[in-house]
Amino acid sequence: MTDTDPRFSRILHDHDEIENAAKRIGAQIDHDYAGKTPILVVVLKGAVMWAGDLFKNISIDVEMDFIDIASYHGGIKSTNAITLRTDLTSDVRGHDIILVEDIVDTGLSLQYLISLLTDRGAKSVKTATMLNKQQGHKVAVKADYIGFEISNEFVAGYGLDYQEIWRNLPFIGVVNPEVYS
Ligand SMILES: O=P(O)(O)OC[C@H]1O[C@H](OP(=O)(O)OP(=O)(O)O)[C@H](O)[C@@H]1O
Ligand SMILES: Nc1nc2[nH]cnc2c(=O)[nH]1
Repeated sequence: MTDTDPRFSRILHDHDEIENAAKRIGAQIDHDYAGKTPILVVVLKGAVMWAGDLFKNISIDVEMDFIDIASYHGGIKSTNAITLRTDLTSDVRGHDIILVEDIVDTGLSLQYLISLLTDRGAKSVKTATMLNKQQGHKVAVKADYIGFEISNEFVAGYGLDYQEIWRNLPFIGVVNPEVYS
């Protein structure tokens, strides 16, 4: 990460800040789910790096599963159409679910996932997101655990892609508009 990286107009959060957010939320989950065994559902692909940090900071017994949906088909704008690419392997009926997301932007992905899991009989569905872009919301959804509130700009890094690249970067930055203009 450098201040002169032309790919980004500014850096929002570095690895240490994200780890601290994971510690804070992990402790909240330990407290809120004491005596329960929730299934942590990682929403692929973007949430992978955040999930790795968060899971290390959860001490209660949990199960893990993965679901892959797509709404941003490689670009910077949501298509509004959600595709289920890879389904869970667990039966969620009667289980407490914590969705692990990298970002809630329009909220359409989260709305889709909550109704999918609720329709399948999940006992409860909550969400732990690394980023929340409140000004981007198009539907009334609310994440229960939020790492950081961010402004209404396109970001990448730490799992989030720009045209499928930059997911591996150890920080979150605002993509320089010159990159995609
Ligand atoms: O609130 P929304 O506007 O629906 O956007 C949030 C979703 O968009 C991104 O996923 P994407 O569909 O790009 O797939 P990816 O994680 O594989 O990159 C992100 O990982 C969230 O799941
Ligand atoms: N990479 C990336 N994916 C997103 N999905 C929804 N919002 C965003 C964003 O700002 N950046």
